[in-house]
Amino acid sequence: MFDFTGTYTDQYQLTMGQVYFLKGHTHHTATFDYFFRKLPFNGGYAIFAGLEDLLEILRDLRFDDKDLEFLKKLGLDSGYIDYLKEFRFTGKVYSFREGDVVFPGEPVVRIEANIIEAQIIETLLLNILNFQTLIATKASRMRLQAKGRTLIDFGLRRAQGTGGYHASRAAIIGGFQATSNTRAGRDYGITVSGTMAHSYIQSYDDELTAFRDFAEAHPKNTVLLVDTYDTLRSGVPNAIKVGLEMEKRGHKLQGIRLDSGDLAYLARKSREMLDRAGLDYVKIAASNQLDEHLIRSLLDQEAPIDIFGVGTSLVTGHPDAALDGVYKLSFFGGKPRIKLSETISKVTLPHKKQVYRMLDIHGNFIGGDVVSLEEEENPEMMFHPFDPLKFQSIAQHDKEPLLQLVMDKGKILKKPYSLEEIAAFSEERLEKLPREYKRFFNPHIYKIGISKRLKKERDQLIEEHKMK
Ligand SMILES: Nc1ncnc2c1ncn2[C@@H]1O[C@H](COP(=O)(O)OP(=O)(O)OP(=O)(O)O)[C@@H](O)[C@H]1O
Ligand SMILES: O=P(O)(O)OC[C@H]1O[C@H](OP(=O)(O)OP(=O)(O)O)[C@H](O)[C@@H]1O
Ligand SMILES: O=C(O)c1cccnc1
Repeated sequence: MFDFTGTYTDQYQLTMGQVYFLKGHTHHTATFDYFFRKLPFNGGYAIFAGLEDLLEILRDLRFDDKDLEFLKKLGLDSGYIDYLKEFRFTGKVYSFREGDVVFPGEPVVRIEANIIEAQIIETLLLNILNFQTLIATKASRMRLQAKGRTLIDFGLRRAQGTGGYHASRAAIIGGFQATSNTRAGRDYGITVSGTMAHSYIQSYDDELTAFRDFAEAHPKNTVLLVDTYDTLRSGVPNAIKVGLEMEKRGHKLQGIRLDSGDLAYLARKSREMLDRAGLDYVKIAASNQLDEHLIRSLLDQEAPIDIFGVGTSLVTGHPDAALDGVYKLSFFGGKPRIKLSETISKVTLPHKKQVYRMLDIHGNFIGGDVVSLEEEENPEMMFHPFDPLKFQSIAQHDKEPLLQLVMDKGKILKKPYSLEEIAAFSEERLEKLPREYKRFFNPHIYKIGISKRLKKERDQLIEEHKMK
């Protein structure tokens, strides 16, 4: 994995940290909330991803010699640098489970740590969680449109630099089955898969020999790229020849890949040709600038495509450049803290908080989460966060607490979930989300409300600040 050390942060975290150090605040605990404000892709939900990576990074975070040398050059205080030499993240992390469906305005992660630690980790926490949540959400959108078809991540080459590494992980959480990214396969145990490039076929004088050599070298894993010269006149007929030859040797051609032209038309024609030759088991893969809209359109056209390979739009989160997740102080020095704003929706929620998801009698989601004070066990009323006229009783609903302690004193509290387990959990949670929130166009808005006590505390703090 990328070498995450103490300098993987913004300079202002370190300069603020120096003030806290010099003023003797090294043992003062701060509480910060991670939440985002806007759902990406005009969707109705997001998939929370990146937590297990984050916890491992926090557990191992140190300032190494290169970091300390550089901090000296930046002119930071030598006593503070000595303090950073011994830096460990020793705080608590409360979090939603990775893979859960999450919504704007609810604290998905809560950090409680000494203020210097909590501040230094802000940047990397946002960097990891914002990106993986964005990509897992994008992947999940494709998953819903692809229905049961296989989705493979082809994005590393198109990613924003090394971001492709974490994107491959997030794609699995969102519902992809495999990746071409071999490093992600090595590190995360993701199934690695792939076909062949045009260059391979171009390097031969004829397509058929290129296909034959590949099939000979990889008899259990051959997917032939059929569009280099002429898909229906050359690529598919040559693939059929090789498929039949493989059968004679006791093997099976796995698939063909279409990478240009009208994918629906070519898939239909290729399917007919393969079936006619008795190769009805050969799968059809398609790629070429795909996204959830195109996958949906291709399936609307009843294109017989079994596998979609997706690059750019997946790993870049196109067309949304980033998830707008933020990290805000909510409790410090024994007091709740608030950030005011002219824009009412940007006023933060003070205090240590819990989030409850409301469930129906079958355990499915009703369509609302309520943010409460940590100590509230069964909030009975839910208020709209900004509109005092909108509130409802929630006393009758079963509620599931979503923020759980996952790290204490810098130690991860449980065995990490495998990526497969996280993906399965995500699928299960999405299943419990009513379909209106998963609708492709104009999804229903999931309600994030606040409890009566939290509202009272917040309104009181707003008033106190206004009176100053
Ligand atoms: N039947 C279809 N319905 C909707 N979109 C399609 C269909 N077939 C292909 N597409 C998409 O349309 C776009 C066409 O891409 P483009 O204009 O680059 O042509 P191309 O076939 O890739 O040509 P080439 O790669 O040879 O330059 C791709 O994003 C592709 O996935
Ligand atoms: O979703 P996308 O961003 O389109 O990513 C997938 C594309 O990447 C590859 O093309 P490339 O031209 O890089 O290599 P190739 O020669 O193997 O086709 C592949 O053939 C797909 O067309
Ligand atoms: O294996 C493939 O077919 C592949 C891998 C990366 C990018 N495009 C295609």
